[in-house]
Amino acid sequence: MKIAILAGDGIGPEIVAQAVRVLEVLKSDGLKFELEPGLLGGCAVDAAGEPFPEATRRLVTDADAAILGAVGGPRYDMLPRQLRPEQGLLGIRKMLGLFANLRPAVLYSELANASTLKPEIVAGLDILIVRELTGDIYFGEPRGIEQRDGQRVGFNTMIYSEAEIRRIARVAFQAARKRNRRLCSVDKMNVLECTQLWRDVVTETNKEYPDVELSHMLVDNAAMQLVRNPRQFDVMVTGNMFGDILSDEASMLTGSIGMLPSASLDDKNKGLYEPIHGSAPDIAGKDMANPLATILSVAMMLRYTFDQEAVAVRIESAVKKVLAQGYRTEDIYEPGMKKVGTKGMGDAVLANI
Ligand SMILES: NC(=O)c1ccc[n+]([C@@H]2O[C@H](COP(=O)([O-])OP(=O)(O)OC[C@H]3O[C@@H](n4cnc5c(N)ncnc54)[C@H](O)[C@@H]3O)[C@@H](O)[C@H]2O)c1
Ligand SMILES: CC(C)[C@H](C(=O)O)[C@@H](O)C(=O)O
Ligand SMILES: [Mg+2]
Repeated sequence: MKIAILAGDGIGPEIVAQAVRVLEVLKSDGLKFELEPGLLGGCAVDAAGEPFPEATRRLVTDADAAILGAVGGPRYDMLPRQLRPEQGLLGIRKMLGLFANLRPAVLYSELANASTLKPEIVAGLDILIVRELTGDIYFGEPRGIEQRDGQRVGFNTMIYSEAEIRRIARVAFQAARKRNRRLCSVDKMNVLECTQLWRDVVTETNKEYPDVELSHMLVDNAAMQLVRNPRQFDVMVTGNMFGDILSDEASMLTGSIGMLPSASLDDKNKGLYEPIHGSAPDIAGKDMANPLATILSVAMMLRYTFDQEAVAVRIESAVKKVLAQGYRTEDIYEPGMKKVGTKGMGDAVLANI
């Protein structure tokens, strides 16, 4: 087993360091894998002049899985678009065909008071957001900014083929089958043809999974329902852009965006595993970032790519124990708890694993 370690930018190296410590403990306990570091994002631009250099392309192609911290930062926002760190992340997703992005929003009961919502609204929360990751307006052509009639216009193309919709719908129906058998598909079919097709194809795919109860919701309503009554959802499936937005929103139900891991999978469960948050330039280098989303992403990697459910549960149990013991990074801190930094949280997880 080879795992590529892509620390990235901002808080990326700090949080990935804690995930690597967890992996090293598992290795000393007999799990067999090799870790190989690589450059992706702004650090790759600095070192190699491009966000997804050839050496990283080779590394992730050879590896069975990759762990990513985050990419990006204000320093790179003025670069030509193709040289920006985010293009590295989009490039790796596209090149490896990682079309299925699983983003579980689970509230650890110890954090019920850390959420900005009332504890009784979020208690018991366990939602899986299935986000399509290699299509939609993110990749659609034509796109650009150009002169028309004496002024600049900007344009992008929202596009999905039925094959793309069907394969992500199948992933979502299969996930729902392993949970509470309820799937809510989120679209904007009242305005956008692309998402009318989305709704039609998801409805057709339901025939293959008649045991799963399918509902549909418009994205604006879904954003509202997520904060009104989030526990109505079991699995949600949606396109690339809506999924990006709704998953950041859902993360706050769990206490912090620093709690949400993710798996980006191809059709053979090869995967890229990363927290859903970004490089958090405002707290980078301050030993303040919450590393739990990254550590929980390691658990997802063991579950989905390496089929090591017991080890995944071991990591998740360690996180639960650490929270029960009162350890909190700044983002989930409440008075009376033990405030720790990024490394201190890593220490606490290692002590409980
Ligand atoms: N997957 C990725 O690599 C990824 C994802 C999102 C954004 N980005 C990039 O990150 C940069 C910053 O974007 P942004 O500020 O919009 O979003 P962000 O997720 O980086 O940060 C948003 C807010 O959440 C906080 N936060 C994020 N992760 C945290 C953690 N682990 N612990 C504690 N607090 C945390 C930040 O401090 C900030 O206040 C941009 O360049 C963006 O393109 C990358
Ligand atoms: C950095 C950006 C390209 C990325 C996305 O929009 O997919 C991020 O926000 C995410 O959620 O992984
Ligand atoms: Mg995002």
